[in-house]
Amino acid sequence: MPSMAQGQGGVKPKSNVDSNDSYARRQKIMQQRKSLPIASVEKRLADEVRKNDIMIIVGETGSGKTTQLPQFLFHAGFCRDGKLIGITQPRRVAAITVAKRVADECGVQLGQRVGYSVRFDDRTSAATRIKYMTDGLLLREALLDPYLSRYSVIIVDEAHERTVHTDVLLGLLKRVQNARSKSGHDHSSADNKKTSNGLPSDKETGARFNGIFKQSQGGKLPPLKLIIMSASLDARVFSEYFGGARAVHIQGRQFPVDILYTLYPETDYLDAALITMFQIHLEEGPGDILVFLTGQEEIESVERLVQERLQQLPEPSRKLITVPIFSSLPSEQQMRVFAPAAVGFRKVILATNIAETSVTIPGIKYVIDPGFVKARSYDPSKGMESLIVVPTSKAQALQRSGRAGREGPGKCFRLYPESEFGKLEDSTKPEIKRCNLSNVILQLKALGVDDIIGFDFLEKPSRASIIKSLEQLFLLGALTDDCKLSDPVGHQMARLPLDPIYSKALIVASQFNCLEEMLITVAMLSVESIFYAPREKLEEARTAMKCFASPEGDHLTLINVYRTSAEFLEKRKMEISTEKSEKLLRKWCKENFINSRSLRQARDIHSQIRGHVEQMGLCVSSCGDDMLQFRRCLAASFFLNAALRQPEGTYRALASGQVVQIHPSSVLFRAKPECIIFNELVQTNNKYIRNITRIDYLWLTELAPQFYTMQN
Ligand SMILES: Nc1ncnc2c1ncn2[C@@H]1O[C@H](COP(=O)(O)OP(=O)(O)OP(=O)(O)O)[C@@H](O)[C@H]1O
Repeated sequence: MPSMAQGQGGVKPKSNVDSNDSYARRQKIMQQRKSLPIASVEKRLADEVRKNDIMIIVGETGSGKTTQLPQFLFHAGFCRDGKLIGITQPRRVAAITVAKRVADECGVQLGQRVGYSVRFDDRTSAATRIKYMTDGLLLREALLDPYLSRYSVIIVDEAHERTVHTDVLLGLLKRVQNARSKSGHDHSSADNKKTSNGLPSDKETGARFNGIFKQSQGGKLPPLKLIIMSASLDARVFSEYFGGARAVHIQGRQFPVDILYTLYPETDYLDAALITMFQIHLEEGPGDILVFLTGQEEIESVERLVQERLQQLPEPSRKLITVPIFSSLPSEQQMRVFAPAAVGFRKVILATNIAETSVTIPGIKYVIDPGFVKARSYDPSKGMESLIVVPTSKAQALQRSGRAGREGPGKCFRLYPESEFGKLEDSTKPEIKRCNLSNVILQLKALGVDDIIGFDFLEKPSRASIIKSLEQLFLLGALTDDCKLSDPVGHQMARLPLDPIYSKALIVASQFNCLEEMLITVAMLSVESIFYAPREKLEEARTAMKCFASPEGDHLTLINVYRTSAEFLEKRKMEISTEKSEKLLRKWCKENFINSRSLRQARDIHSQIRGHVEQMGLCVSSCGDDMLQFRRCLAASFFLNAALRQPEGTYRALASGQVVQIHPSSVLFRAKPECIIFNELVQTNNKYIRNITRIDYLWLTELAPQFYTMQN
């Protein structure tokens, strides 16, 4: 009711308008909920969950699984005695937006009965009963509460995605469920022995978990109900894995989606996507468009092309706006896709597969699917991960088309012939078969799972990649000679919510007296694009960056940005309110071509990891201006990512032997020092390395003899 909300003619007091507005909204939501296919089977589903400890639920996209099932189970009494229903999602954006929607549907504030928890962002409270989270986060929780004793039900949503965390979680949940049903005893987290900071001690974590599956101690715990859910999974595979678990199919979809194919294969799918986008814009009825692209670069180039083509259209046809979404975009910017476009405008969302599952983006009526995705790939012989563009699977194509037809009938334009669809793989190759497993192995070891090769995976990763990851963990000092978690380093590393290499860097830094600097570095490396350089102001941006640039490299440059901004804030805080000083900081960021959201995110992450390392008792001290000490520490931490300059100016990565190049965004792009360490390998047409610091070659044999004497 916009006319009323504008308050024209003083028709009604503001509060009445608001309450009318929210009443109408709630009525609309109630109607929507009632019309979902899942609504008619509420009672049956609750009964099935009561009868079966494990269930597989398959239902069309948009049928209401993710938003409704947890509410049904809440009302059916599954949260009695303060227990929680946990729902895992492969992606943060899905966990956050679905939790917001469900809180809205329940008429409660987010973080009360309904909340979410993702890495570095927790919106739950003691009152939370329905908790959306990423699959990785639940794995971490299992470290502290190995019985997952706070949960009565766990729903693993979008299981077809087969992320590495989903796969490991399934194996783990199987064990937890067995242990809980066999023991019938209480292992509530409150009863677990804890250190003064509330965490189990390093030694306890593994030991307790080993014990759990062999014997029981304490009082009663209800069985854990486990539900595996998706619109596009092969129920048989999951059912067999869980010993013949019951599979339930929810019939019906909310709105039809017309699928259209091209007559012939497209040679240039970006161009085909642009043509289709403009055809929809000029010829089809109202409704927003969602286009699936493979990555940030592609998205940004399509954004530019759209702008150029719009200029060639007559003025009235130019009412089209593009909104990007990809995983490295700061959360707040990602959320922009959910905001409606201005009246009269059509919105085009340019997305990676981040928007492929679970999310409902209001207004989307058309989906354009070129049929490609950027996927992780791992070469165990080199120990190197990279991203490559591959065709989607049928399951992914189905999920993509499912993003239309959620609020009304929709259309999906697949930019390949129908005959090609038949040739696609049914489902996506599990990530566990194409990624570095160090992180997963570290977590499994911390959970007391010592025999990684013998672990009951839904699908086993290759022996070669398990061995390579074990070798890396060994070189980082996380494992002992007999492949157990080392004490204290391995246990400490497992407790930090970071990549093993970063966790190790923090531990090493505490010995080099530069943990303060390493905390900043790890926080800044955990966010994307601290600097931004708009095309039209490229030179200005470069000049601004020079004020922070360190001749030693990108890590020190990032520290300079962080420190300068912290000093800026500190000075203002004495004189003005925090809110005002934050506003001034945003202005400062803009003037210096720094992404203020990324910087704020880095500050948040910094304070959270600082909390972790302090709890662990590491000594947080600073090396002050002794940056030589800090660079030595970088060499000792990232020795697995060292590279030597070659005569023609490229570099040879010492661990893998790969030829790589310094990315143009690095402050060392022109200097090209002889020996460097780097943090990231990006594979486009070339193999680029990013986040680089100059080191002395001799430091490697001195500081990482376990690797470099072995090599020579
Ligand atoms: N944020 C939202 N705004 C508006 N409507 C929404 C929102 N989230 C969900 N809905 C409505 O609820 C319906 C059910 O969504 P839900 O995510 O529960 O379906 P689902 O079966 O889990 O789908 P998928 O398999 O695609 O994840 C959507 O089709 C849409 O109509």
